[in-house]
Amino acid sequence: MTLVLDALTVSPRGGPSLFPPVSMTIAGGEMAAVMGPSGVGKSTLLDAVAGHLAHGFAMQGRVVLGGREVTHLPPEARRIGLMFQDAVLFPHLSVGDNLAFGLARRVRGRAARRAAVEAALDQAGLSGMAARDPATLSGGQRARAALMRTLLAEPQALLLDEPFSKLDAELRDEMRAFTRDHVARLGIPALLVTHDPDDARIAGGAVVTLRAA
Ligand SMILES: Nc1ncnc2c1ncn2[C@@H]1O[C@H](COP(=O)(O)OP(=O)(O)OP(=O)(O)O)[C@@H](O)[C@H]1O
Repeated sequence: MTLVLDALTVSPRGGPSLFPPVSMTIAGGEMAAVMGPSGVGKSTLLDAVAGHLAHGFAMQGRVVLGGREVTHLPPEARRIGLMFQDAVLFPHLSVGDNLAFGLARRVRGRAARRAAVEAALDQAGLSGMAARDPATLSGGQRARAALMRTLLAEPQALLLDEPFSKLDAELRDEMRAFTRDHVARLGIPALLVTHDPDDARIAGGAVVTLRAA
């Protein structure tokens, strides 16, 4: 599964492009990074890839995922997972129900759904914590649970918008490795927006720096 951005740029309707067109190919299992100054349009680029572009923005270029052009498909038909800086678990749901919320519709039946959630909890080092209230988890446990919720939807690509920036240094290292390992295990392309050169370096893939057009 490869993600291709082909001459992609965004512009406020009627205005000039925010940044020069970006072209990049991200292979399955690879984690690429987008850097650039604040306000240049990094988050907006991810929105365009996911199909969530805010009203008032237009996109130029193409997005191709696994050989299929998805440029004009609605977000739900693209099967692209998103994780943000403040990805939080729903406070009124148990940890297990939070993960089940992300679960792909394909997984049918109570037993199958419960088994999928248990497997994800195991992978996140959260075995036996399904019934816990999210507020009782540590920051690292919450971050891992939030990533697993996104991955349980079986996305074909993963977009991450500064997912590590609010974590302290030790947790940040742990989440970088955790995220990179899962991207490699699933063989999906990932694109990470970050201000932190260490994130980009540790991601290990191509690094694109946006500059204002
Ligand atoms: N919903 C919106 N409506 C109008 N303008 C917006 C909207 N969202 C973002 N913008 C503007 O689009 C430009 C790009 O914003 P964006 O958030 O993509 O930048 P960024 O590079 O991710 O910034 P940062 O690093 O600070 O998060 C900015 O000038 C911003 O003010």
